[in-house]
Amino acid sequence: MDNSRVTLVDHPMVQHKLSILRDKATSCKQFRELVRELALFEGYEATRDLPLADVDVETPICTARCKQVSGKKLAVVPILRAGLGMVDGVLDLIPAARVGHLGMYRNEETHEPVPYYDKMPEDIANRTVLVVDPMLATGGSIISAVTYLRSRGVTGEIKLMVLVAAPEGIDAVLAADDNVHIYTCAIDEGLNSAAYIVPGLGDAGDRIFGTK
Ligand SMILES: O=P(O)(O)OC[C@H]1O[C@H](OP(=O)(O)OP(=O)(O)O)[C@H](O)[C@@H]1O
Ligand SMILES: O=c1cc[nH]c(=O)[nH]1
Ligand SMILES: [Mg+2]
Repeated sequence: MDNSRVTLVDHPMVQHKLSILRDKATSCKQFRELVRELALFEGYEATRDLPLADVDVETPICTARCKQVSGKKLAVVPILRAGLGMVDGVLDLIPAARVGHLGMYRNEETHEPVPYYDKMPEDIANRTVLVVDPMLATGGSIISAVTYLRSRGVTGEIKLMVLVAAPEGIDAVLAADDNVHIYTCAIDEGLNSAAYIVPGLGDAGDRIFGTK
């Protein structure tokens, strides 16, 4: 694993919230709230390297030389469905970001992603993109998302925000594209025979939307 392209968000509050997220007794309502909160905390790390520009601000006392985020505008791209649970947390941090949707689900037998929807901001090629999806298991869904974004003209680093990742999925994603950076709150042991993350937290989409 190329550690320079993976950031483990190991802040104590993040790890505490993640432990509640993993608990099978956690309610749908609380699970949804935690996914949103964790996305905000992780977004803080994922935006740490955004460029700043000097600006002069008139305070009630005098002119202050301040800094504001500059450079390319941002787009948040959730992988439906589960990625939707992270969007509002990232938008709490970056309210002006645009949102592009990518729908895909995993085929239960092959574990390959099946795309079913896409709708991007028209200027997606000119934006810094943050892909959000709570789970990085085999990596197939995120690789498909990155391939799609490249086909839409997105150049430069794509930031991939997940909450739980499997080592084999991380390796597959890093091998598929040499300009992505993965942010995750946990790197778990691996995958089971159904390609679910172990210990993981189960099916994130079902737990966010209460569909099982
Ligand atoms: O790394 P992978 O092996 O591709 O697995 C991860 C994908 O699987 C889940 O989606 P799912 O297919 O359950 O769809 P859903 O979000 O609609 O529940 C998850 O939200 C990721 O998108
Ligand atoms: O563990 C997993 C793997 C894929 N998708 C999930 O929601 N959970
Ligand atoms: Mg699911």
